[in-house]
Amino acid sequence: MKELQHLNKYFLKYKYQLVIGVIITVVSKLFIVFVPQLIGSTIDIVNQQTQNPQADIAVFKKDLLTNILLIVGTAVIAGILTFLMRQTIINVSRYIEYDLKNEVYQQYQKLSLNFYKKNKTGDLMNRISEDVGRVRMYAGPAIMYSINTITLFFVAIFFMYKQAPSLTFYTIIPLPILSVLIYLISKEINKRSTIVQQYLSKLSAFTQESFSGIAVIKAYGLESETFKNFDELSQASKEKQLHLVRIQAFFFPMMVLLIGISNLIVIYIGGKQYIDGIISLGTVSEFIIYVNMLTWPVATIGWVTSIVQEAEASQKRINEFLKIEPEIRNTNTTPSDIKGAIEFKDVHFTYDDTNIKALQGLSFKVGSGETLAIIGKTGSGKSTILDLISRLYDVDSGDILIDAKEVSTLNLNSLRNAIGYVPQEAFLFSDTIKNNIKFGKEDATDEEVISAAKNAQVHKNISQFTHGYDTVLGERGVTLSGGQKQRVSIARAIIKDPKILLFDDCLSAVDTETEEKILNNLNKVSHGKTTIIVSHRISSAKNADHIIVLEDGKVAQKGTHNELIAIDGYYKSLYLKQLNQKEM
Ligand SMILES: Nc1ncnc2c1ncn2[C@@H]1O[C@H](COP(=O)(O)OP(=O)(O)OP(=O)(O)O)[C@@H](O)[C@H]1O
Repeated sequence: MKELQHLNKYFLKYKYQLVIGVIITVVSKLFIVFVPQLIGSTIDIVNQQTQNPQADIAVFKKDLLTNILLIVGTAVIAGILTFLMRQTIINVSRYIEYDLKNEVYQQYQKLSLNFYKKNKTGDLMNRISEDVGRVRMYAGPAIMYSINTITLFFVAIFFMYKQAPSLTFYTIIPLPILSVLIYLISKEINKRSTIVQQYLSKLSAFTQESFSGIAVIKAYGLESETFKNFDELSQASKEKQLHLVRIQAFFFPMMVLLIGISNLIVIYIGGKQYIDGIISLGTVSEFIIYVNMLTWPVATIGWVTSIVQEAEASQKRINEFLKIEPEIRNTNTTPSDIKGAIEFKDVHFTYDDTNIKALQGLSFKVGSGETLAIIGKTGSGKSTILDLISRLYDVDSGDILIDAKEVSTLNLNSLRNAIGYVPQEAFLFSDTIKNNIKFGKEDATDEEVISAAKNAQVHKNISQFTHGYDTVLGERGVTLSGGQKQRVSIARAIIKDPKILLFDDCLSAVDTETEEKILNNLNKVSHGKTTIIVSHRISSAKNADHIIVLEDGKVAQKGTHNELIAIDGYYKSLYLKQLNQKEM
């Protein structure tokens, strides 16, 4: 139960609803146990009347009617209270589920990119949905059924004992056996359903990936191969399901058997005691009802125990993630005013997981409002530079200064708000084009959206769609071409109107003519903003105030376009190569 203590803060938050829920549960059980007593006394009234037919029929009818009305009234009140019990305790469990999901989600958002590299998306999803769901079973049903059982058990046993002590003793003998058996079955059910869940996860991950890569599957004619793999997985999943169903099928027969045995004991011993004149016929009937009434709550002890064990295991998995300290932390709570001058001083950076030294003593400087272009072979560390400016990672050694201040001392929100970042692979959400652009500025007007799209040279394309800016993009933005996606992504960064614009090779999928138009527009919109353009094309770099050529995480060449084409080196050779391609 150590892990589940994490939920105590939520129980405290909803203490009033919980206390009311507990009171309602107790009162509803008090009403419920009255019903068998009333039925018992009704049977006794009928029994007396049949044994003594001369008795006043009017009195008999009156007593009978009173009892019937009391039974109906008590059952109605107990029903209403049971409804309220669920409305309080189960509602609290839903509130806790909601709070816990939010807590986990917020923690996920705080965690750095490294965390996401180390953990699979499926696992992250499972902890926020499946595991939180299991914990809810503890916060709601487990607590409700426990209170239910304890109250019912004590109140019923109290009344039973008052009526017939020895019969009570014999009647409850099978109940602990029932509870232990249910516990064992529930544990096995949980074990098997976890395996079923794992197979379902595998199956959905496989299906999702197949449909995401459907173009590749079709192009390579791999449909039958893929189906074979799906079929094997599906077959295994079916077998696990059947294995689960087999044990589930034991559950109810087991209960029916034990209820039957308890009933037999009541009828046999109760019958004997009736014949001996120790108890009345009404008491025997009353006991039969009590036994049936107690069976389910007692069975739930076993069920609840396994729910609590499951919840403990799930909360442990949730706590593992909640306890992780984000690697990138905001060290400054006061907002920072960012102008945009950037300087790297002897920066070294290694990716933990691959141990690749992406930057090895990198130094460069770009003033506020200036443009820097970064050119370099693939894998030379260009994207890493942009990630470090946004503080998606922290450096191993050296300094990154923004406006002459160490980047780690700046307010993280201010820093990221001051940056408009266009990644190498444009990511668009399954939403309208308009909302995808507005992601950069939530309160942007339609005019601002259109203007950003015009500057990114994508307005014309969008206007041609039947629904224009309201076109809903599929998962991964499948309805747009690569170049269109890149341009929507550029519009998203432009609309933000940030102090720093970072473009990571984001014009690679557009033709050179469109590239030129976009660059001209960017020239206008990036006025006064520090702009860093990572590219493989000289055409994107040539107008920049500064150009650096990166090689193995270090600056190999730096200067302006004219300076760099005047000297031999990577830049000049790339320039000549691309010039030739253009002429061809
Ligand atoms: N997330 C990561 N985890 C581990 N290693 C990485 C990661 N990202 C990049 N690397 C490695 O770091 C080195 C620099 O990568 P980076 O993406 O900065 O290069 P790049 O110059 O932007 O390349 P490209 O032009 O292909 O985009 C590469 O060797 C790459 O394999």
